[in-house]
Amino acid sequence: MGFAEELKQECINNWDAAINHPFVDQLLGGNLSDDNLRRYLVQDYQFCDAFTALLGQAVASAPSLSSRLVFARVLGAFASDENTYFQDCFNELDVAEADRTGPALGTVTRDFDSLMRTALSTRSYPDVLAVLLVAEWLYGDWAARAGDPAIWPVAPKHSEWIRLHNNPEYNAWVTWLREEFNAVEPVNPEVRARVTETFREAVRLELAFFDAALVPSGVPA
Ligand SMILES: Cc1ncc(CO)c(N)n1
Repeated sequence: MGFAEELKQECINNWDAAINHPFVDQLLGGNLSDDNLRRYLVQDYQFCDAFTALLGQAVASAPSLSSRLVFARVLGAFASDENTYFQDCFNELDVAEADRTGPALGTVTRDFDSLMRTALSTRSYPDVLAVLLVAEWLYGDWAARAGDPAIWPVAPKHSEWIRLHNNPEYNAWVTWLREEFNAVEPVNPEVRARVTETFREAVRLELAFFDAALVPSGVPA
């Protein structure tokens, strides 16, 4: 078992709770309410800010041109495809300008943001990879539950969010991230403990992020 799989197994309860969350069930079933989708997307767009910065740090911290190029390509897709999805949904769901650019942040959004910015400030490749890997791998795992595209929900606000995390390029990116992470498994006990804790905390926050999307009081008025 590689380092990535080992860390996943250490927090398999939170991992499985996240990928089988009622939020995901409703999204896959096409019966997620617009209020819940809106609440989630408004917070997730703020998540995307630090996440994009983290991808930029990965470009900078990667040990080789070939690795930098992978992150650079993902950054490009994130800035186009993924951003377009958010803009389309914000328009369809009538999200006010202030909620697109500077909404009140939920507790979990703030905690995730600070976890990402802490990893960012280390500039250490394994630390940066730990957060990216959890975010992308866990999203790939819930999206894989969608199965055959023929049975996906019909509304693009639901199906596009699945497609963005369930397509051959995305799956290849997650596999690559996992191998990249395994290749820099820290031998230094302090770094190893820090990376392990970052991974674990990211999984906990992924679960809490879905919880917050279904609980209105998770976001301050
Ligand atoms: C909270 C969260 N985790 C992971 C992803 C996928 O990058 C996302 N968009 N939002």
